[in-house]
Amino acid sequence: MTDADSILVLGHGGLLGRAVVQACQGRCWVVEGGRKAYDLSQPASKGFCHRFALSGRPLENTESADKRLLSLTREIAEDEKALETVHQGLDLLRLFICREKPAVVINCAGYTDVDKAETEPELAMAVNARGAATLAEACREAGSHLVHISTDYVFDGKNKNPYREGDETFPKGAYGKSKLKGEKLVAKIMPAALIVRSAWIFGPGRPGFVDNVLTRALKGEPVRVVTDEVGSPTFSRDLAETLVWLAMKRVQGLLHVVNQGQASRYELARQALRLYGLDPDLVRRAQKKDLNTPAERPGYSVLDTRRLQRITGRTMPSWLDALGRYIALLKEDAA
Ligand SMILES: NC(=O)C1=CN([C@@H]2O[C@H](COP(=O)(O)OP(=O)(O)OC[C@H]3O[C@@H](n4cnc5c(N)ncnc54)[C@H](OP(=O)(O)O)[C@@H]3O)[C@@H](O)[C@H]2O)C=CC1
Ligand SMILES: Cc1cn([C@H]2C[C@H](O)[C@@H](COP(=O)(O)OP(=O)(O)O[C@H]3O[C@@H](C)C(=O)[C@@H](O)[C@H]3O)O2)c(=O)[nH]c1=O
Repeated sequence: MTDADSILVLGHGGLLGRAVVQACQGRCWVVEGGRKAYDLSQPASKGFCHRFALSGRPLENTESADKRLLSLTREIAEDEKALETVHQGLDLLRLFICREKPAVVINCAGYTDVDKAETEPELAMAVNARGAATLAEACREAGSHLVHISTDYVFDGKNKNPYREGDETFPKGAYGKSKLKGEKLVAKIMPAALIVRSAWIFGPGRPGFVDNVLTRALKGEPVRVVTDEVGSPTFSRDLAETLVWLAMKRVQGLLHVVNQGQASRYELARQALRLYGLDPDLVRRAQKKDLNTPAERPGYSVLDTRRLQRITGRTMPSWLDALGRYIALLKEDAA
């Protein structure tokens, strides 16, 4: 690994993070403790990086990032004042970034429980907004390029056509509000950062919408699914590959990255069952008002990807093609 392409992936235990690690093909670093090693919800102390940032050392392939974090802890343990704050976790992450100066940090860590965020909006805000801001500060100080992930839920869903990057945002729920605040803070602190909005991610790892629907259908149970939410289903692996490409090119600004096409949740569920070889009619039509979920989601949040196409010169595969590849993986694992 050369310094020019060293990538630190945060949130590597999550749905997207694990796909990004895979897409990096051994070129990245992860902090193995994950949330235990750095908690984005914790406040960070001011000026910490400045006090402790040492001259940059080259990244050493053989050492895992958490070992390096441990040795940093020991080093700063001699400073009592530092010790008081270092347990907050986030300071240590900042220090790690300031010292190791990864070429790129891809932030896949975030608070993602859309319904629960309605009852703990402060925590969602702490992680998705303040935590992201602290990370941006560290990247700015270290000279690392930052790729930060945001969401289609920053929109209210009133559009009739796919949302472009510059369209007005108006999140409906606490999760979307926290993500929008994160976008704004990151862009202000580090205008050269890349903020990628994606949507409706499915893939191996944490069970999401597609997996939950399949689990029910595999038991032969009918599943009620909403027809009045239309969006851009996206395979974590396709997204991750594009993220790594964009990171290597140091693309900046705000960018929508999703698989091509659009679908309702209902259509997505039916196609998942069909591709799995199950009866799509197990999926029954429902409406948002029938489900009455704690969080209100946008009714229409399809993302326009023309800017992405211009930058990469490529088109993302369609969501149906992507879903087919994911279901093939699931079937392979089940066999
Ligand atoms: N899933 C989706 O459909 C979409 C997601 N996004 C965004 O993409 C990013 C990744 O999402 P996804 O992979 O689905 O999320 P997951 O919930 O699968 O993973 C989130 C990751 O963040 C970590 N994390 C959570 N809280 C904290 C914290 N306080 N401090 C440090 N780390 C924390 C988790 O750690 P642990 O493993 O310990 O839980 C996990 O590794 C998020 O920013 C999300 O908002 C955007 C659009 C769509
Ligand atoms: C599981 C299920 C959900 N639904 C509905 C509920 C809800 O309105 C919608 C989506 O539900 P979920 O809770 O599975 O998905 P949700 O957590 O809302 O997914 C979102 O996650 C965050 C992180 C994002 O950033 C978004 O892009 C989006 O992917 O589908 C059904 O109608 N039937 C079902 O069986």
